[in-house]
Amino acid sequence: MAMDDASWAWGSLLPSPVVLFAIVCLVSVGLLYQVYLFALPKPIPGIPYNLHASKRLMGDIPDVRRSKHMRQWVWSQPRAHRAPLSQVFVLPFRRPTVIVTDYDAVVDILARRSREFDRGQRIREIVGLIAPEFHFTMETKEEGFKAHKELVRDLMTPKFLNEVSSPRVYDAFAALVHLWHEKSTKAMGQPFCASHDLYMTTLDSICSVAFGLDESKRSLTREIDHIRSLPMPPTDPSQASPVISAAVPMEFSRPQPDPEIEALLDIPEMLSISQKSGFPWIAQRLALLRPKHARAMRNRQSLIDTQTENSLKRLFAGGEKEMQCALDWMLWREMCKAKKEERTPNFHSPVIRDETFGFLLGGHDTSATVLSWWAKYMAEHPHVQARLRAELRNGHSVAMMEGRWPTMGEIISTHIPYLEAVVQETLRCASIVTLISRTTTQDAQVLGYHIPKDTNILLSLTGPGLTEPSLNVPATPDLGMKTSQTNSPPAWDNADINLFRPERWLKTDEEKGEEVFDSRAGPILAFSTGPRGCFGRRLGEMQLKTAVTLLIWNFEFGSTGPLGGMEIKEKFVNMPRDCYVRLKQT
Ligand code: HEM
Repeated sequence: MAMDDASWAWGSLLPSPVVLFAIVCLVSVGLLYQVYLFALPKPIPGIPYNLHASKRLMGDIPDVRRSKHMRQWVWSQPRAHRAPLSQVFVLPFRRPTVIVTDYDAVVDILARRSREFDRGQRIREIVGLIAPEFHFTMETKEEGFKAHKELVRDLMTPKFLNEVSSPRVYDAFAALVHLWHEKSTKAMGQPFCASHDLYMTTLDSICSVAFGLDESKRSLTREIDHIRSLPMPPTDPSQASPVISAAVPMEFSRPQPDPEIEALLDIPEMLSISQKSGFPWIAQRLALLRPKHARAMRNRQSLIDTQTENSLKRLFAGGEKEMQCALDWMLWREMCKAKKEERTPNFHSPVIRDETFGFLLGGHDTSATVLSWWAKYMAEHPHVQARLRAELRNGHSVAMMEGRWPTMGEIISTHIPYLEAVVQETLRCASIVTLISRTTTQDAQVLGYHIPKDTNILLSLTGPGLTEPSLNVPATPDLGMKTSQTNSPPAWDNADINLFRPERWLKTDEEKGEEVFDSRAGPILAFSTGPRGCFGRRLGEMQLKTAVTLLIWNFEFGSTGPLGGMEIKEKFVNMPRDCYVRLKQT
């Protein structure tokens, strides 16, 4: 009986199944709510943010997606917050990212505060599987960074640029002139798509500098042969006239590309995939499940293996005297280092492989995109084009008299201020890189705002003050800058800041009484700045100067009418949505 009483007592304490279920549900909901609260953005105190975004898991992402272009949304933030610095929430569980749009603060961070603001995790995640050992992904203070830089240190020296890069760059763009001669003859006044040609030319140029590829491997050689093999369109005016119009592009078929060279075009595509994803590593892994990307990865490996063997043959045959390209120079550096350290050289190391891919990536997509914008600006601004052609003919008067193109030596040694102004203005207006990232290595003060250690920072290289009217944001009492702003170039005039106007880069040298190029006429950050600014700037500028000279020397760029819009496509860099040219041979 006593037992029965006890079990009754216990039984009466146990909840019924319904109550039990309710308790489990309540606890689960409580736990989920805690996870939800944990996942919600945690604003950094004192830094402006969008209140509504702080109350949802995806933070600011829905607003960014709704805006036509990410960069427009970024540029709208300082105006929305009336502050040059704000924070955005990009993913659940992640710490906020701080965006800095003030030109002086950006320069201060990049040029003078690189210890407090280093490369950070985001770039490593984006470049991820493509070239994990490329120094672009590394922090400056990281062990090994110096060794990577040592490996590539010859590649931007005047000797390498003049002896190795310049003839190869010239050959590539000379081939483009030949291709466009063929195409413009066959297009008979109709526009045709230029972006693919520009991408293949810069790829040829950078591959040639990287590997010393011979003509047979060049994409443009195939393209020229292919276009030559196409029949001429009908010459009977009655048949041709209906289709000759600036609004109707001439479609040219393309030859089959070399699979190894095509594999290099996949690098920026993979980067764009990971850049757009909140989880870049997973996005790249998934992309590699697609045969196209997997094949490209395999072909890239086979390209680097073959080229390494070719380079080693040259090095073993003739040593330093036989060196012809960037890979030769890197292998030579490795050979010298191994000798010094009394070890066997590792010619097939991932470091050499990834520095080579990095060199190709840095020197391809960027220059091709800038040139695509330039071709559009030329068509839109015939007076700029006419003056540029006149200045080039005047500057290269011997070439003009002899009825030939300027040589590479002449292009390098002749100083033509208007050419420099056009290239600089193209870089400013094209603004192909909107934001670059850094991470705080310690607590930091920016424009009087406190940013905790390990915060991702996005620095604006374009937008207000650079390519858009500057903002009238209230001054902050303690700017927290390392130096005063007296070094800054004068601000652009808001009235014409968004116009393509190369003249803004010219001034009169009172002493000489002539017009000179003024690189400090106003703010520009196309190559970024500071110790981690663009490594390939000199090569990039050489590519642009050479291309612009040869193309303007040989062609007039006509208006492409409705095909000439300035719409952008945000990929790894900001490209024009399309790029057509309508050429008349000069
Ligand atoms: C018009 C052409 C080019 C433009 C507009 C451009 C722009 C840039 C920008 C904005 C950065 C980011 C810098 C930073 O994070 O502060 C960068 C980095 C870099 N660029 Fe360029 N670039 C161009 C051409 C080239 C060329 C031709 C090469 C090499 C062949 C190159 C190699 C690199 C490398 C290696 C970095 C990483 C530097 C580092 O992390 O220390 N770039 N470039």
